[in-house]
Amino acid sequence: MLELQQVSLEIDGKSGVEILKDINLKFHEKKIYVVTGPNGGGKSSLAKIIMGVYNPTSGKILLDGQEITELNITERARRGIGYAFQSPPRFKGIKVKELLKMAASHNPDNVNICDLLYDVGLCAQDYLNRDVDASLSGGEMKRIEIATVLARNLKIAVFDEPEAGIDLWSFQKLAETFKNIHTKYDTTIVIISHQERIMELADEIILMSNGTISAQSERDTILAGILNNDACMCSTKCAKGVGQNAECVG
Ligand SMILES: Nc1ncnc2c1ncn2[C@@H]1O[C@H](COP(=O)(O)OP(=O)(O)OP(=O)(O)O)[C@@H](O)[C@H]1O
Repeated sequence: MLELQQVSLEIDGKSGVEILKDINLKFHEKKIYVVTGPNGGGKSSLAKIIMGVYNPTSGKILLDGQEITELNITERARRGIGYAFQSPPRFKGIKVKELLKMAASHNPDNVNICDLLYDVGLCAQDYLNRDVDASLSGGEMKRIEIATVLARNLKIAVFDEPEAGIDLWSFQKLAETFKNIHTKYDTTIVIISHQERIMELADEIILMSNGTISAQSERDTILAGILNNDACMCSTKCAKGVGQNAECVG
């Protein structure tokens, strides 16, 4: 469905330094992918490349076989690629129901905003008329943002560290929410996360380090590698399995 072919990225101001190097990835319909790996490994940059925030320096991006490499964020959104922020934006003077109606505006007859709230674990009666402002907790805001992503009926939705800024209790609920939407919606979900609980939701886990894919496989294989102390997450193959870093050398 979405395919990255030999995608590389150099950022202005870091000219000559590739922050993504020769990435080859295929994302299939209705699957959950979790992208994980050490800080600075390139996960958010990969998300931004998929979204169209950045265009690759070289390589190709295909959606359903059509090249979208040069399309910007708005054009990709029109084709069904969407993004949820690390810290969701809050809007002054807008109610939850208005935000969801706006998100569903291209498809108003097929989206029931009460069902959407239910799907993300919020009671419509309690939340439809709440203001989208600081009165909502981090966990509530995150759920409402996920509801807006669902309302858009996307082909592929990218969530960058959805666990950021929410407490443990809300986090458990958030993981359940992803599980529920995976069974009910066809949207392919790409989640950037460091959390084992989120990785457990994945069909496939993608490990990134030093701007490359150091491993990609079905969940249990990769999780076993990550949870094994001997495994590391760097790009160069070594005797310890997944890769090699400073601690592995020697
Ligand atoms: N706009 C930019 N300008 C310069 N360097 C950048 C830019 N965006 C990312 N980088 C660099 O690219 C590398 C990868 O960053 P990225 O944010 O993709 O990593 P990450 O894996 O998401 O990290 P984290 O887990 O800390 O969020 C880092 O070294 C970062 O400093």
